[in-house]
Amino acid sequence: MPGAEPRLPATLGGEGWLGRTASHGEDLAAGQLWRACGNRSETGRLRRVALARPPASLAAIADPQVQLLLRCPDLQRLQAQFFALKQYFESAGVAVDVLDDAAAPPNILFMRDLFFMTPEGAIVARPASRQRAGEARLVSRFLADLGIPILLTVHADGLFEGADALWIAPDHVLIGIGRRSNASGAAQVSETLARIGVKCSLVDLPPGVQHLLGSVNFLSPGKAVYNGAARSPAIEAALSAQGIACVICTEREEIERDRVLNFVAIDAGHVIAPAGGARTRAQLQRESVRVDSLDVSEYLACAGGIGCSVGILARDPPAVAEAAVD
Ligand SMILES: NC(=[NH2+])NCCC[C@H](N)C(=O)O
Repeated sequence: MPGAEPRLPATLGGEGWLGRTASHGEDLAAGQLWRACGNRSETGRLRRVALARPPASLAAIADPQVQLLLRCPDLQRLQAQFFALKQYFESAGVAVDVLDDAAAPPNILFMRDLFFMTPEGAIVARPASRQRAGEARLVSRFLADLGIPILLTVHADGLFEGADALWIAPDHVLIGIGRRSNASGAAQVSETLARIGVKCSLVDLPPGVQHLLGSVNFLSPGKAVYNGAARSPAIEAALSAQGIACVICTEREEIERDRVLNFVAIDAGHVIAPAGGARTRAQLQRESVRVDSLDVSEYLACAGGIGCSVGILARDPPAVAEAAVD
């Protein structure tokens, strides 16, 4: 018909073009495009975690130092400990996804280091050691296969390991700068989090500390445990500025050898910790914390505890009322 507008194809915005209106966060919450995931707390009810099946590469280590291990683990015992950990979570009502790659390098065990879960998806680490460099690619594939969005892969000259980042409030992350995470990595993480309304504070880690998680861990939103052998005024100031009370633990052997503070909270006031460390465990119990424990001696041989081994995929946000209870 003369004068009639030619019909615009849908690809150019004509009829049939379906523009998106929901935000990424809304897509995630709807649970169709992506697997439900997300976190903004260290102690909100734990819902889903990632564990790595101990790979065969752990049986073929000549010199443990070369692989950043303290001693060579017994692979069979390590596998039994992995199954016990998996079973523990499942019986606590926490879903477990397993990264199962027989050819993965040994430290894949420490999933907490490999990504950091935000309310809108994961940030993939850029591990600081050459020994662990290849793990980022394996964890990216794992997360993608699960349907978990990856908001950022730390890149350029950035270094970042997930155990250097802790939620100190639902809109605030504390990042430890040291051997494992550098200023560029922390800046990249901060920029990504700023876009979703989360701020970051940076603190230098004291010497001798592997990750921020080795100095501090959380019992409830308002109460942290602090490794008294690695005190840092900057970290203490960051916590107290947030109104977080610190329980100082001073049993050095129990913290360093047994890694009893390297736990994961199942919920506020309930943690799963490496076995041993009786005095520290009693101290936590006096704070009204339920401390479950598991023998993870072969993980300890690899230089990490339960906190380091568990990648957090989903926690409930801390309940408003719960934030006041500590
Ligand atoms: N978040 C942790 N503390 N992870 C333990 C990592 C141990 C591992 N062998 C490494 O040196 O990288």
